[in-house]
Amino acid sequence: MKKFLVYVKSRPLGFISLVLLCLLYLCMIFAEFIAPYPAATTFGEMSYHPPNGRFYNGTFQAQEFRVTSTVAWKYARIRDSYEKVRFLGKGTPYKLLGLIPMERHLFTTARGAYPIFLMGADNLGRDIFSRIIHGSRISLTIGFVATAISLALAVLFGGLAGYYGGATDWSIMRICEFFMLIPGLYLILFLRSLLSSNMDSGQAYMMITVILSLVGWPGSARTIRGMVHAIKREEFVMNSQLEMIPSTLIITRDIIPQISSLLIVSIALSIPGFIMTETTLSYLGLGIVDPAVSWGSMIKRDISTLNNLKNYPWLLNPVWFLLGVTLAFNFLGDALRDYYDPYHTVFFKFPPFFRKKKNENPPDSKSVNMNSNTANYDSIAANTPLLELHDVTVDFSVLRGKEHIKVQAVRGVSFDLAKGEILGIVGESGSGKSVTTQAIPDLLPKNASVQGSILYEGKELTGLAINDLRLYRGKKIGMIFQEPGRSYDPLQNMGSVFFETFHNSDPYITRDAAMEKAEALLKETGLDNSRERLSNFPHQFSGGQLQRIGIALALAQGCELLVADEPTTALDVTIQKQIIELLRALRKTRRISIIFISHDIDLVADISDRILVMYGGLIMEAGGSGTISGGAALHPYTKALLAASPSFGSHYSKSRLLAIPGRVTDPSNPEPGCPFAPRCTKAKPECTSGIPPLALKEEGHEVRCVCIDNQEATS
Ligand SMILES: Nc1ncnc2c1ncn2[C@@H]1O[C@H](COP(=O)(O)OP(=O)(O)OP(=O)(O)O)[C@@H](O)[C@H]1O
Repeated sequence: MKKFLVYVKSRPLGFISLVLLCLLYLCMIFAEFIAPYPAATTFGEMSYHPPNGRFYNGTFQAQEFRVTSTVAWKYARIRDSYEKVRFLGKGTPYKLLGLIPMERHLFTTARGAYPIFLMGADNLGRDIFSRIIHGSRISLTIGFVATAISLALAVLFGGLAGYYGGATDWSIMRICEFFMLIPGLYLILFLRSLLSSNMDSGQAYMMITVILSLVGWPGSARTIRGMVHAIKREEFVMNSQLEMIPSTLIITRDIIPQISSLLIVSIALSIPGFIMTETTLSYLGLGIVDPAVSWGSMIKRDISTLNNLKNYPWLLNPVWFLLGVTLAFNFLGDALRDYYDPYHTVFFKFPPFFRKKKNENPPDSKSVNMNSNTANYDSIAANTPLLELHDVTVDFSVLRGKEHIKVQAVRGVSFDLAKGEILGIVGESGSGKSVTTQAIPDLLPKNASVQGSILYEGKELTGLAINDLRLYRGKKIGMIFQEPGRSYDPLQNMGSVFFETFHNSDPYITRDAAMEKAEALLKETGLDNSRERLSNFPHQFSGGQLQRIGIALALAQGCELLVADEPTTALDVTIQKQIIELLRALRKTRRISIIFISHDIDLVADISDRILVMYGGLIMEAGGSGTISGGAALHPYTKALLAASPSFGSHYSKSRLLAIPGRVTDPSNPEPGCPFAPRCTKAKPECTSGIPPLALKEEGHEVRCVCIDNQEATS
C-alpha cells in the first residue's frame, strides 16, 4: 500500500482522484455531521431556492431571499440581510455512525433561522448539498457491494471453468454467453420488472445490488477463466499438482494471487459502472424511492424537464458529483493498472519530440561493417544495407523509491546489416542486446527514450508515426522470442492465428486460401502433418514446433528481417540445431536477414556471419564470426566469454571453464570509464578515465579497449 501511495504521487490525476474519493467516502461515513440538515428536511415556500452562501463582512453567511413568484419560483436577494453560518453549530440532533448522539454539524444555521443552501434547494425546498451527502451512502456503497458480489461470482465460476475445463468449462461459458447476449440494460429492466413495485428503500437497495451483481459477473468470469486457463499450465502450478496438493488449495494459493492485480483494477473500473446503472434505474423510477435518497433518485426528481434546468441550473449538481466520481474511479483504475503492469507506465520525462532526428547528431562511433572479409555467405549484398543503426542510445526512466532514475540500457550502438546476412549479438544478461533490437520496431515501453538513428532501407524509423511503423513492425521486421509458448493466445488454435495474420494484409482472403498458404509455410519450416496441426492449440505443440510456427508466421507477413531473441535457449540441443539449420536455410532460400541474440558465443559463432559482443549497453568488440571465435578476439571481455564457453573455452585456455568474476554493470549507475574495467584482469588506471572509443584494429574488426595496443605489443 505504501509503495502504491508513493507511486500514485507521480500520477497527478490518479493522486487527485484518490484524495477526492477518500474525502467523499469520509463525507459519506460522517454524512449527518457534514450535511447541515437531514435529507428529508423541507423548508416551506423555498422550492428551487438558489444557492445562497456568501462571504459578507469577512464571514461566511447565508443570504436571505424573498419569493417574487410562487408559480415560477422566482427569488430576489434581500440587500444586507444575512444569516450567520455557524461552524460546528448546533442543529438537528442525530446519531453519529448510528451510535453517538450529537447535535453539532460541520456548518449550519441556527434552528428556525434562514437556511443555508450551499448548492440550492430542490422542488420541495430541500437542501441539495445535504441530499447529495446523504445520497452518497447509497450511490457509493451500491457500487462497492455490487462489484464485490459480481467479482466473487466471476472468480468462482471463471476459476472453476478455467481450472477444470471440459464439461464444467463448457457449461459455465454457455451460461455466461447467454447473459452477455442480452443487452445489459434490458436484462436489468427485465429482472427489475419481475420484482414488486411496492418495495421499501431497504428492499429496493438490496434487490438492485443483487440484480447488478447478477448482470455484472459473466464478462469478468470469461476474462478470469482465460487467465486461469493459462496460469494452470505454468510450471509452478504443475509442481503443486505433482505434489498432489488439493485443487482448492492450488486455486486459492497459487492461482488467485496471480490474478489479484487484475481483480483490484477490475474493482476500481467497475464501481463507476454500477453506480451509473443504479442511477439509471433510480432515474427511471425503478430504483431508490423516497424517503431514501441516492444521486440517481435526485437526478430523476430534479432535472425532469428542460425548463427546470434552464431556470434552476443548480439542480444539475448531483450530475456533476456523479461525473466527478466516475472520472475519479477511472483515473484511479488507470493508475492501478499501470502500477501492476510496469510496461504500461507512462512517464513524460522524455517526450518523443526530444528524440534526435536523423543526422541531427552525427554518430560518434563508426558504423560497424565487416562484410568485406568475414561474411561466409557469398550472396550478401554488401553495398545495400537493409538496416543501419547510428549511435543509438536507449534510456529508461524508472521510479526507484521516490525518485525517477535514468537506466542507460544502450549507450551509442552503431552497426549495419546487409540483406541475407546473419548478425549475432552476444553478451551476458543485462548487456542491452534485447533493448537494442526492440528499439528497431519501437517495441519499447513508453518510459524508454530512444535517440540516434535507425534506418531501414534508408528510411528513418525513429519518431515514425504508429501507422507508418505498422508497415515494418511485424511485417518487414519479424521477431521470435525465447519462450514461444507465451507468444500465443492459449484459447486460439493455430489455424485461426494464421487466418488473422493473412487477413491483416488481405481482408478478402478466404479461410481455405489462408489455410493452404499456412500449410505451405508450415511445411517449409519443417512441421509435419501441417494441415491437421492447424486445428491444434498452442499447448499441443512442443517448444521447437512453436518456434517453427513463429518463424512461419513471420514469413506469412512478408518478413525481411527476423530478430531472433534467444530463440533456442529454452530448447534442447538437438532441436536447437534444427532451428539453426532452418534459419540458415531460410536466409538462403528467402534472403532474409537475421539478428540472432544469445548468451552462448559458440552458438552465435556457429550461425552468424558477424558478431557484436555487447556489455554495459556498449559494443565491446565486433568482427567476423571466424575472427571472434577463431582465436583472434582481442577484447578481454570477449576472451572471458570464450573462456567461459564449453567448447571454445577449452580450446582457448586449455583448462577448465572460467567464470567471469564480479557482477554485470548496473545501467542505472554505470562505471565512469570502460564498464568491464571492474571485472577485467587487465584493467589499468586509464580504463576508468572515460569510455574508450570503438577502434578499428583491422578491416572489419573493431575493439573498444585502451589496453589492446600495449597488450598486443607486450605479449
Ligand atoms: N522496461 C524497462 N525499464 C527499465 N529498465 C529496463 C527495461 N527493460 C530493460 N531494462 C534494463 O536494460 C538493461 C538491458 O536489458 P536487455 O533486456 O537488453 O538485456 P539483455 O542483454 O537482452 O539481457 P537478457 O539476455 O537477460 O535478455 C537491463 O539492465 C535491464 O534491466
